[in-house]
Amino acid sequence: MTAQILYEQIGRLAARHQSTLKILVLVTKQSSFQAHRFCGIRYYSKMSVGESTNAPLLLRLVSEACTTANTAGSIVRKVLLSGELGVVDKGVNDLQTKADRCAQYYIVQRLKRCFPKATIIGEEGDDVSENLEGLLSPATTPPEPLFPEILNKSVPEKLLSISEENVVIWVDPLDGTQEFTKGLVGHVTTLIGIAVDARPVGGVIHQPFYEADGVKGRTMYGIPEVGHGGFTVTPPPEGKRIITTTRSHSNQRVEATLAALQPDEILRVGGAGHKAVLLIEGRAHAYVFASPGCKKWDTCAPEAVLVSIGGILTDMDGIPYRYSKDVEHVNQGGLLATAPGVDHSWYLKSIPK
Ligand SMILES: Nc1ncnc2c1ncn2[C@@H]1O[C@H](COP(=O)(O)O)[C@@H](O)[C@H]1OP(=O)(O)O
Ligand SMILES: [Mg+2]
Ligand SMILES: [Mg+2]
Ligand SMILES: [Mg+2]
Repeated sequence: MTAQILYEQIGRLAARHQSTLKILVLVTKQSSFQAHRFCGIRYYSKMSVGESTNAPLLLRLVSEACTTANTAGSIVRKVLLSGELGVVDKGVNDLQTKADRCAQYYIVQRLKRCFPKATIIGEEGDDVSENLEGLLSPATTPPEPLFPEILNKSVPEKLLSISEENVVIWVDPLDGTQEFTKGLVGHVTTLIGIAVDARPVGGVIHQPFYEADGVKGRTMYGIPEVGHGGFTVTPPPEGKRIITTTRSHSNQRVEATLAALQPDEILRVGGAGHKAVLLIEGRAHAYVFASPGCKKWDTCAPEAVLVSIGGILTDMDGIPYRYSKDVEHVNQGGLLATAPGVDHSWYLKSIPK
């Protein structure tokens, strides 16, 4: 019996007979399957990659983050379809919806189960607890890793000795909330950044509403010095300067900085993850935001993905951000990110003090 057939039969049995749970657990201990309750819902899956392979920790983290972000994206879509967004304002111009809360609850619970010794910091705080009934199903939690190739990548010596206790995972369950509430769903991403020794070592950017060939959602990952996947790097057009910046959090300083850089075009879009995607795909040369506002969960994953393809992300003085667990959450020094091949130092020189 192949693993897939066994999986499907377990799923069917489970649906028919509530009482088979104990027997199934015994079966699954011998194969790589497990039956478990997740957030009050019982379902059956293969051991997640966080638990089941001998691949280096860094690769298991990124692999698990990809699959987790992908499922979180389907939760975001389902909440939108339900039409009940449950919007609250956490401060000034700082929205949170039921989709932010549900996606964060799912991501944090799942990563905690796979990597219990890592520190996980989510934008929506530690108190989020949501009922995911109706938002999760075996179909949205596929048993196989999303990118099986990740687990076979070779990792430099210095990244082989990472211990789980030293890992900090920065979670932005829904980046671009402001735009999400306005129906601009193309600006939304789910971000999972992985840091060790205060620096990003892996990142996942998932776009829940991207659609190609009938497949919903796109997941992109980057592991500096190891590799990237889920997208094709495209250089931005030569002889032009296209800058992307905030759509909903601008101020005088942001505008004065943009004016000083004399761009040919300004793309005002929502979300830090979305703007990083514009750099990755060559639609902008630089992401410039001369103001506090973004937090560590906004920039950890984008920085890892950008660095994995030769891009750079710093504050407005060129200083890299640090991502240790006790760091201040707000990126006080603003944000300057450049696409691969773009001269980061030119922007640093040209930004007025
Ligand atoms: N003033 C702010 N208050 C709250 N969040 C902010 C602020 N500025 C930026 N952000 C976060 O950084 C992201 C990128 O900023 P912008 O879209 O303005 O370019 C936002 O989508 C938001 O993340 P989130 O949507 O996850 O709360
Ligand atoms: Mg927010
Ligand atoms: Mg965000
Ligand atoms: Mg968010």
